[in-house]
Amino acid sequence: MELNFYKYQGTGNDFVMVDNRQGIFPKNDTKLVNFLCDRKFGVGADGLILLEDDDATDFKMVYYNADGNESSMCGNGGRCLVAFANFLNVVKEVCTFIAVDGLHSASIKDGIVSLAMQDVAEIATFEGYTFLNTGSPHHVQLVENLAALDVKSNGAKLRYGKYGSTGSNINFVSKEGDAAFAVRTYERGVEDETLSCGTGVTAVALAMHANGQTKENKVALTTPGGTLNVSFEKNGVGYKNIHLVGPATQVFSGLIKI
Ligand SMILES: N[C@@H](CCC[C@H](N)C(=O)O)C(=O)O
Repeated sequence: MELNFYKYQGTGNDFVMVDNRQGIFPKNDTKLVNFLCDRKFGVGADGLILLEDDDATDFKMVYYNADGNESSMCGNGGRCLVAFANFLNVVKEVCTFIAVDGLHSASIKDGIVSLAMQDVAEIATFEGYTFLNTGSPHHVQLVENLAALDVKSNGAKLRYGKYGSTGSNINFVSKEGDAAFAVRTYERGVEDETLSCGTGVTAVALAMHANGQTKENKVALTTPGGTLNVSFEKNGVGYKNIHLVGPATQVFSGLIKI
């Protein structure tokens, strides 16, 4: 059998996209998702996303990490899926969709996608790091020499050591200006550094604001794959009206034997 796929990237976080409105994709086939995301044997990606019909919104997002397992929210994946839905003529410039963490609204113009994220009610600050959930769990830690850091081994140590079997994504951060931070992320489910993580940079922006590292409500986050912007409003001890903004691009499409 051959599967029709599309490949997208959002600041270098890349995804295999499948239009599953006909329900053709075997959703419990972990090995198949892992194969499609494999960079040597398959298409190659950090994750795979299904676009499905939904009764109450424009479409449904089903997200899998490269390891083949369905996981929590993917911010860059959500942005790329909006671009894919726009390409398929499922939506025009403004849309809503349902994902594993709830309802999202989004807009797309000139290849830039603005995605509304869930409100964040709780931010836990510890000695040397912050932990919060922006749709996916994130450890946020300021470091001295971000460029030289071995993100894979340091991230893996924290991901498995500190957070047990559920794990967490791990973000290493350096302050670059009043409202600018550089971020490198170790992603759970990819088990490596990715070029960018949308829920990760969202977590960094909120953590840096909560910890007094920035007073601004719009923050630029530079990842190895490009720059994203996150805007937000304080809401008691948490945050609301959180938007993740950046480019989302179709790279290629094709047919793969499965
Ligand atoms: N790349 C994503 C995060 C995807 C989910 C993550 N790997 C997890 O399992 O928690 C993003 O852009 O947010």
